[in-house]
Amino acid sequence: MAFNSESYVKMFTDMMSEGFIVIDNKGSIRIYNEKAKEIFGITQEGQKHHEEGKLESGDIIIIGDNSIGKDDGKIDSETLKFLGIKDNTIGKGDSLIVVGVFNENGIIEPVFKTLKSNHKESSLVLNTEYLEIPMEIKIDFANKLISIKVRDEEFIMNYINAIGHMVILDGTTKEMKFYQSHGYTAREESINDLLKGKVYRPKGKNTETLDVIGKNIFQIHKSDSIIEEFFNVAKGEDISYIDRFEDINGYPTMCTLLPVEDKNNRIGAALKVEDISEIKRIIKERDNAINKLEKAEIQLNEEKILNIAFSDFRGDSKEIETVKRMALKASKTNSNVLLLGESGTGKTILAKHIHENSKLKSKRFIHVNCGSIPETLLESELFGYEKGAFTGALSEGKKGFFEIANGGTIFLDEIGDIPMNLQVKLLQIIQEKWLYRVGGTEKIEVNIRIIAATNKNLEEEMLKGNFREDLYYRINVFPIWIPPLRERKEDIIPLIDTLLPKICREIGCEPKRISSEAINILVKYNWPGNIRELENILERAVNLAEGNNILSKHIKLGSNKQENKDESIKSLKDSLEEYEKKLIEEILSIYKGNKKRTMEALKISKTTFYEKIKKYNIE
Ligand SMILES: Nc1ncnc2c1ncn2[C@@H]1O[C@H](COP(=O)(O)OP(=O)(O)OP(=O)(O)O)[C@@H](O)[C@H]1O
Repeated sequence: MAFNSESYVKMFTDMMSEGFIVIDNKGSIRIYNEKAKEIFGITQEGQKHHEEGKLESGDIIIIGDNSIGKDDGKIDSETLKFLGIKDNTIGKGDSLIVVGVFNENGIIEPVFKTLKSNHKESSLVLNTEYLEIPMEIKIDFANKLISIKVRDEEFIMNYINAIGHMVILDGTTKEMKFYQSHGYTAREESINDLLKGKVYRPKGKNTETLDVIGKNIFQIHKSDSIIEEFFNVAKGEDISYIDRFEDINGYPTMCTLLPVEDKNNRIGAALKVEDISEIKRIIKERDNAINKLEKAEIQLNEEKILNIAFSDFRGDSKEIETVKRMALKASKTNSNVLLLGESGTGKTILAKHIHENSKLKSKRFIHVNCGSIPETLLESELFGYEKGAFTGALSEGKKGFFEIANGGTIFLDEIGDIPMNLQVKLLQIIQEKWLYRVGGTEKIEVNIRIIAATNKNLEEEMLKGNFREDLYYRINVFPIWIPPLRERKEDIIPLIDTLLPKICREIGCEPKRISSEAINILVKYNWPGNIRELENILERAVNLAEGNNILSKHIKLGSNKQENKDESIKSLKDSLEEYEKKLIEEILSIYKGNKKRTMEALKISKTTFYEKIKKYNIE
């Protein structure tokens, strides 16, 4: 075998893993290796034989198409009428399996199955005995193949993106008269063309299409842009490219086109085609893996950030994770935040965390419990007052909480308890960003972030006329709902883990352990007072337990509601007393210790005055 002999060239080019075609300047094929035949779909080996022919009325047509209109010569509902399908809802991209008789005008009804383009099925199968011929047609979306089985003979086509596969049985003999094989025939003899009368070529081992050497390239290929360009280069045009992406016959490929020259004369062109579907698949898999990894990393980082940012806001439940995510988002904006949830669910601690994670963290965080300040004092406490604004007012006036918190965050706890007249003033501050002190005429600018909280249903309060609608919408920009503890019982154990050592530290006792029976009791309880109640019950248990172990007998449930009530009454009383003491001290200092003038200003009797001086230990 001489080195330049045709068989030698064929042997070596067939060993190449890329498709390789060389044509001369007349377009005559000089080299066409096996891989090129595979990519361009003209491999004929092992094929069943059929003669040249065309569709005749009465022929039985079997079609499997995974994406109507895409790679079947653009069939549509009009062409499907040749088979008696009158269903106009079958659209582009849908999958279809049909068995019907050609041009029978619906005398013999077709059988068919369809799936919409956005389906999620892994296969579509039609099993039928059509005109007494057993057949099974299957579109296997998962493995990307379409098989048409007629009696015991199976015709399989693989696809990459889409393909229409067709088998035709002779109407008289009921034997196969045409089938499509890989890409090439499917494209050159598309379903649409054949339904419209195009003649198909013979197929099988001994047919001419296998032997392509010496044939004109346009005899073998339809004239598309790649082949035309290929021929133009062979003729002398100055084009060449390396590794250009082309979709050939459904294969993603990288093509290289080079001129072939002999002593500066163009004698032909060479086209190298590399099938990169495997590479693409690997790249896709790699990208997917990287994507998943990145997502996992982002999630991990987010979790880390959340756990650091809200380290003492405990809870492992999905609900608490959502609360933390929302709170982190809220801390990165300037919007007003509304914390919703039953008493003791952690609104105050969450408000602090939002402030501490915001850019205002170095500024003030002022917590105002609107429900515990007497209504008569609330206005001056919130907005401050000017000198002489009312009897007993400080001579130099006083800043309110809004002014004190200016530049930082004000946390308006129990906002549902603010009386209507103050709601107007609050609304005005939110909208205009300035306020008048009580008795003042000077506009004081306030730039403040408002976090509000309530355990009331503000919408209900709005309907009852207790809460202004405009204010509601202003503060409800970023609502965060903290679910009650009974709805997230998986948080009980992590909360115990955090609260128990904290309580022991605060009380100043040795760290205590808690028995599993005691934990069981706590987990079963339904926590009307939420985490505050859990804290109270644990504190009581720590006090009751003499040793280092908290046992079930130390857990006293249920009495908490009353306790909470007592506590809140006490705290209201406490705060009133605290305020009374502060007021007497302030007025005394205004009148430079003059008791008589202080009594007059406060409109209290001498006896009451001295009682209070004694009670509050005022110097
Ligand atoms: N997720 C949590 N992790 C740790 N401690 C919590 C958590 N939630 C609440 N607590 C603790 O429970 C107690 C009650 O919480 P907090 O005062 O924030 O509740 P609240 O919703 O503001 O109650 P209220 O509506 O009665 O003012 C506090 O001591 C708080 O530290």
